[in-house]
Amino acid sequence: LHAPRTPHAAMADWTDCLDFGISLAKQASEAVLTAFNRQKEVKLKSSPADLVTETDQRVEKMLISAIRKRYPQHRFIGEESVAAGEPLELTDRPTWIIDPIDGTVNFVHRFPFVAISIAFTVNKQTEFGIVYSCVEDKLFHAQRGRGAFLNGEPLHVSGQEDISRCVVVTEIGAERDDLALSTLTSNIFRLLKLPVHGVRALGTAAVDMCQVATGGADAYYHIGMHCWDIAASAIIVKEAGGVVTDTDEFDMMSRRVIAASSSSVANRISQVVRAFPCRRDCGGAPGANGGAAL
Ligand SMILES: O=P(O)(O)O[C@H]1[C@H](O)[C@@H](O)[C@H](O)[C@H](O)[C@@H]1O
Ligand SMILES: [Mg+2]
Ligand SMILES: [Mg+2]
Repeated sequence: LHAPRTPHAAMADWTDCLDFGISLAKQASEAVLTAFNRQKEVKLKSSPADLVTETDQRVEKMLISAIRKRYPQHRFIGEESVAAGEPLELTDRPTWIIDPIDGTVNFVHRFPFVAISIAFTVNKQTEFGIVYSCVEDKLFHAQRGRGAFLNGEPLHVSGQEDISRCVVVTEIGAERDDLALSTLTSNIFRLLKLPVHGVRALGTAAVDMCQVATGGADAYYHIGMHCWDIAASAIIVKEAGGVVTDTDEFDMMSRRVIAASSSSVANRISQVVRAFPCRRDCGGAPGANGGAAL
């Protein structure tokens, strides 16, 4: 059952790819910070709140061309490549899942939480994740089975098991239709009424979720994000001892996620939070879950 399904899985250690990914994330961060305080040309994607800039596109092209030069057989899922029409398909091949700027609205407004998110999968299993919060100069990373780190220091979740003692992080996202907004705001209302200690949103899913890995938050949930927003931070939370789930198994293509300090907190959130219909990123049956609990 555990035999590698494809020859490249036999190469159990992907540390060289991880080290290269970290060096690229640092390079990309320099490009993002150079542009951070400059005038930006902003384009809209799926909604008036779903923005993209020339820097998003240039950084993603830089990352992909550098990786392709070193690993020509590898595959890519990049947010802005998909937006430009590239197919979104996760195969068993070594695949880099890239969000060149997570928090583009923040980037446009100079709100100081923007991140580069890079995940790497083989046989559809995440081998490592890198989230670089550029303005904070915080590099989060994790490699499967080897722990999670922030600027080289080990990370561990809070272990909080009591939902009423939790800080919960989420995002409202770019959806502006009534069903999505009423679902998302009522989720926050129900959580606050539990009560929880607080609800937070930084404007970048990747950095939001990394707060669970640091123990600074106790849970994160999101409906409507994409695989590139959370693929890297999911392994960072898991390697920090956290739980990453959905209704049952975590499925990075489902556009729903719950990350928590413990399974009891994850279960409570799945009871309280409702989803709205989202088309899957790829694979499986079309997104169901019209308003049902997660
Ligand atoms: O588009 P980018 O890469 O900035 O990703 C953000 C999404 O756009 C938001 O909808 C979503 O709410 C999160 O903020 C996510 O980080
Ligand atoms: Mg993103
Ligand atoms: Mg992005």
